[in-house]
Amino acid sequence: MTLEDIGWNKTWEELFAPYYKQGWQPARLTRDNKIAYGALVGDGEEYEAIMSGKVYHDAETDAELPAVGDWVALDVGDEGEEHVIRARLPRHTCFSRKMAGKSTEEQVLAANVDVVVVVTDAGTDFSLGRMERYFTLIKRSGAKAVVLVNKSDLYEKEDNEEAAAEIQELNPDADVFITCANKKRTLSVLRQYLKKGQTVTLIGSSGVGKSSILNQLLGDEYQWTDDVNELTGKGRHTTTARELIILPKGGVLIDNPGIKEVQMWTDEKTLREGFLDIEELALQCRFSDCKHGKDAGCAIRAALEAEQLDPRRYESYLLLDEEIEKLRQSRRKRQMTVERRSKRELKSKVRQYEKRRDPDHELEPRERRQR
Ligand SMILES: Nc1nc2c(ncn2[C@@H]2O[C@H](COP(=O)(O)OP(=O)(O)OP(=O)(O)O)[C@@H](O)[C@H]2O)c(=O)[nH]1
Ligand SMILES: [Zn+2]
Repeated sequence: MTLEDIGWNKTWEELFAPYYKQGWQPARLTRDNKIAYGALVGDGEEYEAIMSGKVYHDAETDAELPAVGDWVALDVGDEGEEHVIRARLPRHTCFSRKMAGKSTEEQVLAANVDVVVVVTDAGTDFSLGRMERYFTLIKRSGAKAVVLVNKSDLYEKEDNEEAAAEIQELNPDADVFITCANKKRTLSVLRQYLKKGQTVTLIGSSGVGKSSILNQLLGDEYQWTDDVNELTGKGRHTTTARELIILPKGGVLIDNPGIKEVQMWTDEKTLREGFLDIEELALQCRFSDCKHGKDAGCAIRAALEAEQLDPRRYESYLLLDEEIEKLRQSRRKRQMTVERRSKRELKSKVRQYEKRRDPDHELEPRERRQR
């Protein structure tokens, strides 16, 4: 592995000049465990690194702290010493979300991502509203937007094409493709983005086929599930799990829990924005902590009394937080189903593997003797 394989180029090289003089090395961050980071250097070595006090104090917001995908200046310590991140290079792109409620708080999901691939389908998952949100996030990040209308085998050709056309109309800058994760050749369109040094991330609803697509890209050998790998005992969410992965045929892929939640978060926002008028009304209440009950000067009560606000809509608004919690729970439930399924699949793989090693494995003792 070289630095170029993971995205290093002339621009970074020039930016790094002052740090070379200090004897520091360029490194790309592969994971962020808040206290420690994984830092990958040119010879393929991955160090456990900590932030210097300066980097920490110079960051005015959390978003300025080092994040997965960032290029940093790494001060590699001698044996028994800490490895320290001395500086973070400016970001080429920044895929982030603004925290719900606190609109000023930004959470960086991945830095220096070149391409964000959104996976959807022409059926149950199709939503231009959600797609628009994704496009907003991607545009703000500075990355290229690519959309896969997946599961093409499940829908009529015309439906897939219509879905793709509508998405294309929403964003003429995006590249839109129709794919089927089970037909590997339909995924070859992704090759143009998965070039040496290019960094890609995949987003989209649960169940839309992201893992299936990844598995195709990674080849059969790679274990890509949330499960604990029964062969190595290592899960993706253990502290050692890497969030930045070098693909076997070139390209870098970033995936982490934050990126996985982008879909849930955009759905929550969509739900909330359906009630913007009521939130605006609430801002006009006399007291900022108005409970909209008997409080004096309540704008919502006034609107209800003046029949300017439909009481049923107001009721749904009151249930919004509950709705959102339901959304979260159903996602968690789905996640568990998915995990159980992949665990089953993994178990059967392990069984097949054992059978191959020991063909008599599942035969009855009597049959074994006869062989
Ligand atoms: N028919 C069909 N099924 C697909 C296709 N892509 C994925 N699937 C199936 O859809 C189900 C969900 O796919 P996943 O790859 O686990 O979906 P995901 O987006 O990774 O879901 P999460 O891990 O929950 O985020 C699996 O049973 C896949 O086999 C496709 O193109 N066609
Ligand atoms: Zn009120």
